[in-house]
Amino acid sequence: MGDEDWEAEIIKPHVSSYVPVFEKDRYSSGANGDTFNRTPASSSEMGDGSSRRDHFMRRGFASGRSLGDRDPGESNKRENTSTVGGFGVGKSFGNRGFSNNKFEEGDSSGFWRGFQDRNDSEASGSSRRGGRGSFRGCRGGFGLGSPNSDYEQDEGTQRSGGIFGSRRSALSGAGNGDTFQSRSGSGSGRGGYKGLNEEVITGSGKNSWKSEAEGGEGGDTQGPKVTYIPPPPPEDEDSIFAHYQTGINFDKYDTILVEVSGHDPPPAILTFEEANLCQTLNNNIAKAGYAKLTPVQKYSIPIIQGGRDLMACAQTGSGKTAAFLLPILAHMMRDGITASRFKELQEPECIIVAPTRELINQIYLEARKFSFGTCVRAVVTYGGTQLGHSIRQIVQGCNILCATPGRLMDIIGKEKIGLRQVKYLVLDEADRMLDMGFGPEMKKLISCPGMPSKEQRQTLMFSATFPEEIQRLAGEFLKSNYLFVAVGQVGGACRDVQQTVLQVGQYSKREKLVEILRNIGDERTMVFVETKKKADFIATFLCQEKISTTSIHGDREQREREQALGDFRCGKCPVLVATSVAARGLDIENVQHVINFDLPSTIDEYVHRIGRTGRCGNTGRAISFFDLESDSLLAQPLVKVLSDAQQDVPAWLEEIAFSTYGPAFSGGTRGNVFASVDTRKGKSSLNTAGFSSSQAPNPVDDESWD
Ligand SMILES: Nc1ncnc2c1ncn2[C@@H]1O[C@H](COP(=O)(O)OP(=O)(O)OP(=O)(O)O)[C@@H](O)[C@H]1O
Repeated sequence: MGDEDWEAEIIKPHVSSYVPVFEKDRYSSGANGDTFNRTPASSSEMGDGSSRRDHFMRRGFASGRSLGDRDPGESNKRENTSTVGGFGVGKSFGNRGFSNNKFEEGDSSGFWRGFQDRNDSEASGSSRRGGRGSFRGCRGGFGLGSPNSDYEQDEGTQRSGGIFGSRRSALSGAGNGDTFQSRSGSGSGRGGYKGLNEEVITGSGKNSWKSEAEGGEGGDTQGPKVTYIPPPPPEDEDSIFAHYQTGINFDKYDTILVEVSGHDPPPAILTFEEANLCQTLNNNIAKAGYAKLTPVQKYSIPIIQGGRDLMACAQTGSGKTAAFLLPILAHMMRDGITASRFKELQEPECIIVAPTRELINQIYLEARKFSFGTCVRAVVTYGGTQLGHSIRQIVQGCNILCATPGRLMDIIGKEKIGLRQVKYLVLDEADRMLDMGFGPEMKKLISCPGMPSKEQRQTLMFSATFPEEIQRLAGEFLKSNYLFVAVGQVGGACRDVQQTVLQVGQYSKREKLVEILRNIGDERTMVFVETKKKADFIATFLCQEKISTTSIHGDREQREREQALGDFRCGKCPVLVATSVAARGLDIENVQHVINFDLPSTIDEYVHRIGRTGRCGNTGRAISFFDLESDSLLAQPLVKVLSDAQQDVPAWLEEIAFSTYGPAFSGGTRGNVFASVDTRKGKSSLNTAGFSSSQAPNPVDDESWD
């Protein structure tokens, strides 16, 4: 039974699974789920010492060398991007996972059934709990502002016609409610898309645009009204500028090779002063704790300031967000913007899109931080929250709109946002934004009435991974003379993450997970699994094992997702079980460990997942369970990623990689493609700042989407 079938099992599609916080002391320790007592945890309940586990003893599970053993000159050994060669190409493979897991079925079905029953019967109880902050955790209360009935009338049932009046039915067959997404799905068209996990759409296969990660916020059919209003972020300066410290490897960023390709790139800058930003921005940068530019910032800031389009690829956690926000804000300050004022139709100068709600909220908070004390007003809107609330925020003034794609199109359709003034269009996690899940929606966005043509706007794309075929698609969005910045190897893993791959069969995974988590102690750990149901299941299981755990995935209500993230951020629940909805972009302080309980089916996804640790020069560890039965097609790209990041490669993994016949040797398949450099071959030009190296990329055949 594949993932599709698991989706179909969900009985009440619009009701979130109800597993907000797994508090180990609040359940009875019976062998199955019938005795499981789900108790929404409050801060005080979770704040006792009960979550303490044995301290991490650094033994056993990590076969790789310790971070301290790393060769200090390793960055000098970096191979040129052109050496990617025949690796990094694997086949997408579906039908893995939980449902095929005899072990899980045999040993846990009673547990699971009991657990599921409770989900179904108690799901509505979630609305009784208070909302929590999504960022920097630990704040209580939500809600604000009286509802504006004008806006709310439009929600939930009948979408406004507007310019997109008929788009839903055309795109997805059955429409989708503003607040409802059928999760029963048709089962069609999902298999080949696996690995992008829950952000993939139900319903209409590859042509469907709708994201489960987005929660199905846009659409025309009936569904329960979304009433969730996220708590406003704290307004005090300390909170706005709260940040964590750069790590011991921050300075090593300077040794990473950077390649800039495209015609006539401006030279990189070496310091913030060289960027000539206004005083307010400089103050904000200092208050944010930024003393030194990261490589992607050194290159991207002058390129954006020079008015060029940009596709930038740099490792996870290396400061891509500021790389686009700072020059955009600098331009806005220089050119002058329309000061925020109430208007029914707002015309932002900048639109930023990102694939998940939590990520776009994080970007918004960064935008708010850097624009602090200026007249630039940033607003965020994302699915799973009350549309009327978003609109009320927007109409008060909006220079920078941060949005998830579905919600953005809804707001445009409601004619609350006009596009005529758009000067900057930013696609964060751009490869994800352009793939089959979001690509159609992005195309609609750029062909919306009023949207300036690509010649008239500046389009900026950022990601840590950029498969070649996505680069080619991106051409439609970018001016032909766009610049491509590759910091290190495109799609390469962050070297500050010590990667360990363990051979663990399905039947042993849970035991191994518990062993590792007990050794880790209270250090913050993200555990990635492949399906939403499995996320709930594993989180519940860990709770039974007295390990304080919460979970985040696309079947949870937004309130629950934000609460889970808040509890994880503030350390109340040091373990977060997540699907790939949390794989990209999330910047959470002190995540020391990532565990791939299930490996993803694409290597890019792996790179993003492990990038939740080892950020901003800090070190981290990633442990992946490699199941011979289901993961062998990932062996080749995994060996490539490990060796490029100068990690130990287990001999057994190498053996599998070389014995597995895979598309690595036949041109590649979507998903595991490892882009080497700018796909516009032969146009490479070295930048002048002394960091670069260049080599003509190997030609790679065009691939079709199918
Ligand atoms: N120049 C800098 N000095 C100090 N800290 C920085 C600097 N640039 C960024 N940071 C911090 O580094 C962290 C990671 O930055 P960011 O989230 O932008 O990374 P990213 O490259 O977008 O990662 P991902 O690929 O995972 O999305 C953030 O906490 C950010 O505030």
